[in-house]
Amino acid sequence: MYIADVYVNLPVKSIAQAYSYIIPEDKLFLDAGWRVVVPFHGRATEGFILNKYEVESTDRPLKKITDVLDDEAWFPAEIIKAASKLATFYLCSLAEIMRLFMPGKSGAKISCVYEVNEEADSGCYSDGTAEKKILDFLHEYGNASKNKLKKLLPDAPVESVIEKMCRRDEIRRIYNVAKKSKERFEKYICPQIEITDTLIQEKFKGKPAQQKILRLLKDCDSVSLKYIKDQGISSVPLKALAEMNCIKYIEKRILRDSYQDFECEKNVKKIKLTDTQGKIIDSIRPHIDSKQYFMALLHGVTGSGKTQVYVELTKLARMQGRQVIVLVPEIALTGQIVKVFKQNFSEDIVVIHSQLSVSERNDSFYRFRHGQANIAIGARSALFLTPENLGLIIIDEEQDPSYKQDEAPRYHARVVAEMLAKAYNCTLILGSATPSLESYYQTQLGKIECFEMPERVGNRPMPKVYPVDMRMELKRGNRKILSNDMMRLIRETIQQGQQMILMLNRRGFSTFIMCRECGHVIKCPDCGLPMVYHKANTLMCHHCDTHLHPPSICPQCGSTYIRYFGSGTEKLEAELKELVPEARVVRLDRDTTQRKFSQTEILSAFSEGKYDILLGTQMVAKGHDVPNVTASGILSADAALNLPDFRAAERCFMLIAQTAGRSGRGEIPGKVLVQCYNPEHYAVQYACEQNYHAFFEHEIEIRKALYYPPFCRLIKLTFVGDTEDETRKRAESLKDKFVSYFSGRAEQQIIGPAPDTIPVFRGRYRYNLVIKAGKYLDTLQFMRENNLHEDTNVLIDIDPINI
Ligand SMILES: Nc1ncnc2c1ncn2[C@@H]1O[C@H](COP(=O)(O)OP(=O)(O)OP(=O)(O)O)[C@@H](O)[C@H]1O
Ligand SMILES: [Zn+2]
Repeated sequence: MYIADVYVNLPVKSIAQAYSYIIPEDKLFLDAGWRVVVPFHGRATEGFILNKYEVESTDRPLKKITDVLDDEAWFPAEIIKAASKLATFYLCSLAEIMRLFMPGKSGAKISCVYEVNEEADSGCYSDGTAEKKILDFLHEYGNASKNKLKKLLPDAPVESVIEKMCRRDEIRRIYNVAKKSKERFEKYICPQIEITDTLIQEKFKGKPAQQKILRLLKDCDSVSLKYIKDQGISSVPLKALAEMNCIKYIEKRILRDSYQDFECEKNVKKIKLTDTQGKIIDSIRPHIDSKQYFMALLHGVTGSGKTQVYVELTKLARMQGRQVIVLVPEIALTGQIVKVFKQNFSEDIVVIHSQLSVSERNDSFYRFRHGQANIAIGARSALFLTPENLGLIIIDEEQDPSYKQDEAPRYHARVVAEMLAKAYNCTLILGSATPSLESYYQTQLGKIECFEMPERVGNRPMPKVYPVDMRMELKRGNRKILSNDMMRLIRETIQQGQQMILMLNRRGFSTFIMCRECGHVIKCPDCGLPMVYHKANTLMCHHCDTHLHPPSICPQCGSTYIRYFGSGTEKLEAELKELVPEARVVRLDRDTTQRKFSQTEILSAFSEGKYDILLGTQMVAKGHDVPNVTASGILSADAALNLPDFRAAERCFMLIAQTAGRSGRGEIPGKVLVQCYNPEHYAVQYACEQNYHAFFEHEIEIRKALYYPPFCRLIKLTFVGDTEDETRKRAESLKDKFVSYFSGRAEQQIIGPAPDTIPVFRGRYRYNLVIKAGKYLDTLQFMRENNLHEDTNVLIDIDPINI
């Protein structure tokens, strides 16, 4: 007999293990990777098979697998291997990781109804009892759900009555398993005989409609019914042909792809690779051909032509018949790369974006799984496809924070990609103009190879970047968001018919609201963060999206001296309209891009020259390539420096360098102004020089001195509890254990406990401990021994983005 070890698809920390089930005789085809339905704690539950083995007999009281979800194994062996490693690394249950590889987190919708067991003796209930009413109802209607029975007997304890009757076997639970994704099929006809011209003319003489159908079918395998109907042919001749067995009806699965509307011109000009591009491709080619794991970082300045390198590497992998995943931070913002890939590979692409429905996602999975499309482009979720034969993963803008998922499991796409690349024996390429300190440090240690692209394509100069000291501006009496120099640059650029990008990394109008009388700041009732004023006369919490009406008097002291401070993109837009009314301005931030594809629309309108200025949050800083953009402006460039975060300088540097890099990509050199209060800060200075290496050398010394990543790994543990005291004490107690466990080991440190940035969320207190782990494996061991992986009141964040 065959046994399968099955992981149930419930992200519950306490059941993080596999359970054994018997594979029934009629389902012996089942194997590792299949999705099945199993009885689990009295319920039908979805699960996946980890492995299968044969035994002579078993005296364990094992249950049987009851149902199968798909026509094939959902998870290839490589995915199971990578997922197991990830579960260990992120200290979470395997189910949590495996769920990432299923659109909608599960494959089945399981519902339960009750039926009478006709063989049982249930004649003992007298009229009027709940039991009797339930039996009568089930007899009359065949079956009913629990909810229906509750409606039937609103005053009875239906739940416990049903429970009792099930135990006595008087009624039974019947589970209905429905697949979650609605696959769509279209009807086709295909020929069952060999169709020749003579056959059409002789045998079907005098039957023009049938002749027409046969002519359509003569040179192809199948024709859709819809097409036949569009030709004005009715169903009568079709029926006649089917009855004569000349044709048969079949169904084909239709695969939806809502990105297909974004087709673009196919006839691209042939690109001659630059020397640098050619050399890099030649160096990576043997690794792709060798089908061994290989990882490299492509460090190329903005506009150095990294995209073309990605395209060439993709061609190499495709020549080997292998599949490719290309990750970008946000698909709509990096439409550029999709466009270039579509031009090169047209039909071979699936685009995975956040606005796909579960069914569309399932269709994309299916196409990629079956090699109908072999290149997937998307945000981090595109990593969770289930390819047969993956040969290359590319992560563009690898430093982007959107690669970190901020809900459990809190994975980083770079880590997942590395595990997948190892499992599939494939090549992993990280690309960026401003790599994360972590990745660049790895290249310095020689752990991953580094390829440099120090110059722009065609020897175009890097833009000239100048800081503008806003303290001087204030002294001169200018209290506006835009400095005089910035105003001049805007006017000059527009007059010359060129375009400009303005970045202010805060959305909304005013960034906080304070009472001048008592100093009270209006905060979100849910998470305690300051509310941001938006022009539509609402206050919004940017953390949890709570909306409020702005108060006209201070809720604390009743005074009317309520003032609005700080500036966001809405205010900048208003100021621009007032100061430069002739400019055509378009704003790009979360608020202007709620609708499906609106980001793409704004960006294409801008690149077609319908606007002079694109202003927005960091969204305007990502990979856009518009040759007519000759100037960029960065406002409050160093605001990020004031945040209490060890990555503040790195973020500030990257934001300036990336935004600056959007300008001067065409014939005309770019000019960039950086408004800030700290022009002497090294992050601002090196960003203005666009000197990544100098910034890296400076920053890495600081990280080393303060013992921060990449010299250690951070782990944030958030303790959640009902009272402040109890929550803090739990954190303190774990800290004590940590200190004694690692007594005297300098490379294992722990900070805290301290209240979270959001100290109370939805009524629950939050305290953080931050571990600085020099030896991650030892720390994992410590966390496991203290059962943190099973504790639902501790949130674990490995490599947190914010601490
Ligand atoms: N070999 C080449 N010959 C001519 N033009 C090229 C070549 N390679 C790339 N380009 C062009 O150079 C421009 C910049 O390339 P690309 O957008 O790939 O830069 P990038 O390195 O990705 O920059 P960023 O980091 O700013 O996104 C593009 O317009 C691209 O078409
Ligand atoms: Zn909130």
